[in-house]
Amino acid sequence: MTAFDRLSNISNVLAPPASCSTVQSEDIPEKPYKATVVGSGNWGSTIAKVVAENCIERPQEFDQTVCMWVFEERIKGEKLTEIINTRHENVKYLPGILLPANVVAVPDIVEACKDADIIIFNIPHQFLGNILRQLKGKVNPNARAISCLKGLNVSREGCDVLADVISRELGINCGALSGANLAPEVAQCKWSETTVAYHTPADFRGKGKDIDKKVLKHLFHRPYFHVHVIDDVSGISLAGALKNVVAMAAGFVDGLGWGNNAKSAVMRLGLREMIHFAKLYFPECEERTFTEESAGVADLITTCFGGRNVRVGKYMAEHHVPAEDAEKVLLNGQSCQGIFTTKEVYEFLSQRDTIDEFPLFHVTYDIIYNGFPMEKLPERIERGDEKY
Ligand SMILES: NC(=O)c1ccc[n+]([C@@H]2O[C@H](COP(=O)([O-])OP(=O)(O)OC[C@H]3O[C@@H](n4cnc5c(N)ncnc54)[C@H](O)[C@@H]3O)[C@@H](O)[C@H]2O)c1
Ligand SMILES: O=P(O)(O)OC[C@H](O)CO
Repeated sequence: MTAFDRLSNISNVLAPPASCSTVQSEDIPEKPYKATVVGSGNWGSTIAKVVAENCIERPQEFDQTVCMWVFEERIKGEKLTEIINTRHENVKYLPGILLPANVVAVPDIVEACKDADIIIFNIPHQFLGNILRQLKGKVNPNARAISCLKGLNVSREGCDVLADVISRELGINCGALSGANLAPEVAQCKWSETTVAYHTPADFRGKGKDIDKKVLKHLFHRPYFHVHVIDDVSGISLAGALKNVVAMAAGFVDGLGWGNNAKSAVMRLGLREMIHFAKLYFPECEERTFTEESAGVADLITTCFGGRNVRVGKYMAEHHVPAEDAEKVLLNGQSCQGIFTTKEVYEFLSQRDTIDEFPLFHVTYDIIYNGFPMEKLPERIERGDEKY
């Protein structure tokens, strides 16, 4: 039995009671929008849960089945897709959390996306290029996308936010979702906020026919997951990527036992460099995205206190091991994006000859990749901080 054979059974089981629906007539589209999630990691599975809960509650607005593309692997001999579709738990990447039965794990990326009106991307960003190559020319040309990825695309040509890479490669408009959202907390329905950013495209087909900001709010907002929708796609994307570099440095401070004041100093300078980077290279960004949105300062705080990047940085400091080793020991296959982003940011700023304007990003790179002693971090950031 394929994943799709199961869909009709699942929709029957999940028909919601009439009282669940809070949809107003103006929100009912010509045909319910179909959402697909690409990725099934810690956050991928969590956002699939969030979206699936909303699809159940809004049957006139959203298709009842949420396909989740799963990078197939075997867990004790069983396929992960089979485990998710029968036990409704992602035992590897989100253990202990019951996924709604309308989340259907699909191992074939093209099949998962083929009928989707909205594709929600959720994979560690080092895998994005390969995913987009497989999807190119195969998605509904009227589909829209949201990137939940926290990373950047750096090449010889420059630096892109990932929503723009998705738009360019697939030819579909792509916004972003980013916020102070540690997946295990959101998965347990602990209250938090997030930011969704979306530009209504020039080829918008009209209300009821196309995804707009209100549809996105309905798709992602939950009583425990408060969504604020704005326009600044580049701003929330950059904030989500660059905070991972700062979190690595905050982890070094934790591991060295330097205390809260030192960590706050690193976070302060980190926020300053994040904004400086955005102003220099993405002038369309708004500074207030960094200082007022969940995707800005709040994500920086939560990441530096409870995220995977800070834990990897701390482990490196405590055990004197390389970042990749710490990632393997701590994360059981999950990804520490800060390791890649630190390198990508360094390479981009070096190409542009502006690395000296970013002393925290620079020293974090030197610690991870060049064996620079982390105890000397203050010397580097004190000196650099006076330059601008
Ligand atoms: N975890 C969080 O708390 C959180 C919160 C917000 C945003 N994010 C962002 O969401 C994105 C996805 O993170 P995540 O936590 O869902 O993933 P994760 O770190 O749990 O990564 C594991 C995922 O990578 C997949 N994978 C492994 N090898 C692969 C391959 N060769 N090709 C494709 N996929 C492969 C695995 O199947 C699994 O789904 C990242 O950019 C992350 O920064 C994460
Ligand atoms: O666990 P991290 O460090 O990847 O951070 C996860 C999220 O980005 C926090 O919002």
